[in-house]
Amino acid sequence: MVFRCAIDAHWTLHFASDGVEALTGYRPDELEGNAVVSLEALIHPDDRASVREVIDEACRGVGRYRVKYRLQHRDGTDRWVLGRGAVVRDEQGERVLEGFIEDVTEQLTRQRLLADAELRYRSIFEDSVIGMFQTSIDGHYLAANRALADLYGYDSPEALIAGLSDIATRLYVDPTRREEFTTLIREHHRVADFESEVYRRDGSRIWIAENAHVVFGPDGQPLYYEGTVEDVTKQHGYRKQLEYQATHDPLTGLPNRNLLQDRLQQALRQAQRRGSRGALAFVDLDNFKFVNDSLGHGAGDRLLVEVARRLKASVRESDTVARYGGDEFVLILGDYEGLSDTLHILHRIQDVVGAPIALQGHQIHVNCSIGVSVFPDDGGDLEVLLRHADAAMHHAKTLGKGQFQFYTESLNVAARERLALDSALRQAIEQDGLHVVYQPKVGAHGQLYGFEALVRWDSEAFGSVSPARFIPLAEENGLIGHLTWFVLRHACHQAATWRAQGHGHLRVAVNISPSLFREKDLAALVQSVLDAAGLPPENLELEITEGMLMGDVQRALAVLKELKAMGVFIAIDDFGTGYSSLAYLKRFPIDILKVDRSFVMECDLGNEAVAITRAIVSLAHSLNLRVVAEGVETASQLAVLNALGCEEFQGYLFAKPLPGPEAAAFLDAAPAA
Ligand SMILES: Nc1nc2c(ncn2[C@@H]2O[C@@H]3COP(=O)(O)O[C@H]4[C@@H](O)[C@H](n5cnc6c(=O)[nH]c(N)nc65)O[C@@H]4COP(=O)(O)O[C@H]3[C@H]2O)c(=O)[nH]1
Repeated sequence: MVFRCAIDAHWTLHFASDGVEALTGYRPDELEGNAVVSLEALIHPDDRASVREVIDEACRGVGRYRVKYRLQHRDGTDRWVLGRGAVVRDEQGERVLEGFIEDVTEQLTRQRLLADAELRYRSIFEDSVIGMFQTSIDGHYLAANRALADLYGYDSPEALIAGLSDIATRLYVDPTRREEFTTLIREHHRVADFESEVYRRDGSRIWIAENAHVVFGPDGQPLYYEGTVEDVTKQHGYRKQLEYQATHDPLTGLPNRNLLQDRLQQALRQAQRRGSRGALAFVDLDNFKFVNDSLGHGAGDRLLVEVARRLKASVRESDTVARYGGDEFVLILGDYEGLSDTLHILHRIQDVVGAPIALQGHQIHVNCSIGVSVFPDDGGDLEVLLRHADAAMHHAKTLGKGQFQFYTESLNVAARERLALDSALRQAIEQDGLHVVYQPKVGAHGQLYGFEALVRWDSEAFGSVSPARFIPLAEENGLIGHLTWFVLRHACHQAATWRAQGHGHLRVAVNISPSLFREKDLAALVQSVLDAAGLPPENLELEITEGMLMGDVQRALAVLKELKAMGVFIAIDDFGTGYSSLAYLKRFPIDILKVDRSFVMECDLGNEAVAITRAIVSLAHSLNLRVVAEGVETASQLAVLNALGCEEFQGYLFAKPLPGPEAAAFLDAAPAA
């Protein structure tokens, strides 16, 4: 709006351009000469005094003014305007005001919004609990907030900006970190979760994660970096811990298989680079199982820890000692300097491992068998080298305890066969390729008391495989559970059939491996098989070996009592070959003792076997146990055993283990018990 007005009491308008209507709602002709709706009357009452002051001042002095104020519209609303004017003389020579009035409402609103926003963002920056910063491209702080000052241990953001003059050298523990930061930001214009270890003001260290980006100027040049910083010391600690757990054996603290893989790759690369050789040694403790079984898992664990310590102490710092499995360790001996060097280390390992270890007041001796593969000659990766070292170790075991053996091609063939046997057994168990035979247990006059169920495997590839060969394999590869439940199901079913045919007194005996015996719910599992077959528990006998009673004694006792309470009979198999003591026999709820075949075989030869057998029988009788002699092959053995007081006999003299139908025929022909 362009205007001219008198310099009178109310600034009466002489002229107003059309623009006045948009500003005030009045047409020019309504205002011109109007002493009531004057320019002053149009000004917001609150602004009138200040406007007058400015204009009066101009009239008295320089003659020009510039002032912001509100105009009141006819409709009651306000407009912010910028008034600019000058004192001029009109045609009559009178002093008048002439000028422009411009609507600046929008402009002012925008400015106010901007100021509000600035205020709000400033408080987000200042009050945030996350550390925030702006730094120059060359590594100096431009701004930092309170949280960042706290994080780095400074009293205030100003103290931080002054104190941390050079980020690269004063902040990061690893001085190359700043360079990595700037490289990343140069390439991607931002960094995300950039983790570094930094010094706090007092010299302590924390881990931080930075998220930052470049701020560019209008000309596209980078102005500064800005971003956030979080303290991730705790998370970093957890992650380190998890990494450690994923790569180390919790019991011994040795590297586990995962880390072994890494270390071997390093050793292989090094050997390649230097054109040198290294050795991978697979170490297996020979009598660990015995310690575990006889002294319990706690003692077994302590033994492993001690062996781990000794192994580590007998190799160089640069070599790796890893725990591979239960009682198996793998050593990587880098920088192999010829055969004699390695032999020297292997002898040393056997000496230190074989030295007595004090456990629960006993001096325990453990031997180890070692298999060695040499890299890169015997293989280029962990799997092959381990397989070869494992094959060599198995061969060492067959040579007797405490031996070591280097891998040769012929061992590989044997190992492959073992693997093939393993997978064939797996298949046989899955596809019902096993069957059960029954060997009668009779009295001195041929009366039948029951049968022992024995598993048989006729393999397409391997022919008829002896249980003495595949049972230990099943124990090793974890198939023993499936195998036992298979035999137990068949045996119970068979016994239930015989029972239904009027032979309610027969007992069927099933072998239970020591490892299974440690299952928590063994008794419940047996009960469920009995229920499924509809067989009363008194028709079932479980044969366990003495070793089983020597492990975790409390657990063994608890499980046995549970089985006994169910009404199942318990027999100790192969008695006399293990480590049983009278004390154990007295504590356990056992019904039957089976004299091992090795004594039976010689009991009629007049040597010490008969004395031992006599002692076993009288011991058993003093504990009210029934005695079964197994492996009776001749009439003279039978005569001696009968005279000694054995109640039951089992062996080829009476019958070999028989398939179901033949066992039924035997049953029909036997005299009544
Ligand atoms: N020389 C000779 N041998 C006789 C005579 N009478 C019986 N035998 C054999 O002696 C073994 C007796 O079984 P064991 O001591 O429990 O010894 C068993 C047992 O420890 C294990 N085994 C067999 N079947 C099973 C099973 O189903 N489960 C488990 N866990 N182990 C089983 O395998 C071992 C060997 O079993 P088998 O080869 O069936 O061998 C059987 C049987 O065939 C005899 O007069 N002379």
